[in-house]
Amino acid sequence: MNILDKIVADKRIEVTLRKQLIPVSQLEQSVLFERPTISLASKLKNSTTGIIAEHKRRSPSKSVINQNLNVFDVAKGYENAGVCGMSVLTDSKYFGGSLDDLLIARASCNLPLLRKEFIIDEYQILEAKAYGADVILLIAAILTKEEIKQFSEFAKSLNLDVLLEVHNEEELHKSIMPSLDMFGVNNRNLKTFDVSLDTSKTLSQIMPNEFVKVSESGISSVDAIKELQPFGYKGFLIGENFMKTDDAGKSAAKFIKDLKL
Ligand SMILES: O=C(O)c1ccccc1NCC(=O)[C@H](O)[C@H](O)COP(=O)(O)O
Repeated sequence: MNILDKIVADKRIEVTLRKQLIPVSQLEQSVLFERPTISLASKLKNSTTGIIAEHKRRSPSKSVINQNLNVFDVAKGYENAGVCGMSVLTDSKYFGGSLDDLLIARASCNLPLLRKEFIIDEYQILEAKAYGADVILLIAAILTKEEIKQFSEFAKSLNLDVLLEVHNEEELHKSIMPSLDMFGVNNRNLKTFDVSLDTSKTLSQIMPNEFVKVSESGISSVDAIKELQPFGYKGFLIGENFMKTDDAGKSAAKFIKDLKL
C-alpha cells in the first residue's frame, strides 16, 4: 500500500467517527459559517510574489520538521511577512495538525486560509467552513472525476475557493472543470518522495490558462520561483523551508524581500 492509500484508509475511519461526534447541524451553527470568505485565487492573480506559506509540524517524507512553533505566532509572522495566503495542515496522524490549528490561525490573521487535508467526504468541506477556511484542497489522485465535480461544486456553494492538486497528465485531464479556481502541481512524487520542479514545468504546458497555476512542494529558494514564473505559475506553496527554522514568519519575510530584489 502506498502512503496516499494508507492516509485515505485512515481518513475514512476518522471521518466516520467525526460525523458521529459533531453533527452537520452543529457545524452549520459555527459563527464562522457566516463569515465572508477571502479569495486566494484573486490575491494570487494580483501578486508579484504569490507565496502560500504552510504550517507543517511533520510529514511522511521528513518525519519531524518543527514541533516548537506555535500556530498563532506562525500565522501572525506569515501575515507580517506579506504572504498571499496560509496553508494549515489539519491531518493529525501523519502531519501533526488539527482543526484547532485552523481555528487559531483564523483568530490570529486575516490571510486567506487553505485547509490542507485529504478530503474524501463533503462533511470535511463543512468542517473547513466552520473552522474558518477560505480554500479547500482536492487531490485528484484520491478522487474520481464525479467526486471532484461534486466536492468542488459543494465548496463553491459555500463560497470557498478550490485548489485541485495533480501529480501527472492523467490526473490533470480528468480534473478540468469550471468549478475549480486553482490548479496545483505537486512536485513531490508520493511513492519515492523525490521532488522535481520539472513536474510543474511539464504539466504547465497542458494546463488551461483560465485557472490560477500553483506549484507545490520542494520549493526552497528564490531561484526556484524565478525558474517557475515563466511557466505561468502565480502561486508557490512552501512548507518545510519556512517551518524548519526557529521563526517561520521571519524566514518568509526574508524570502519575500529577496524575491522582490
Ligand atoms: O510532505 C509530505 O511528505 C507529503 C507526503 C504525502 C502526502 C502529502 C505530503 N505533503 C503535503 C504537501 O502538499 C506539502 O506539505 C506542501 O506542498 C508543502 O511542501 P514542502 O514545501 O515541501 O514542505
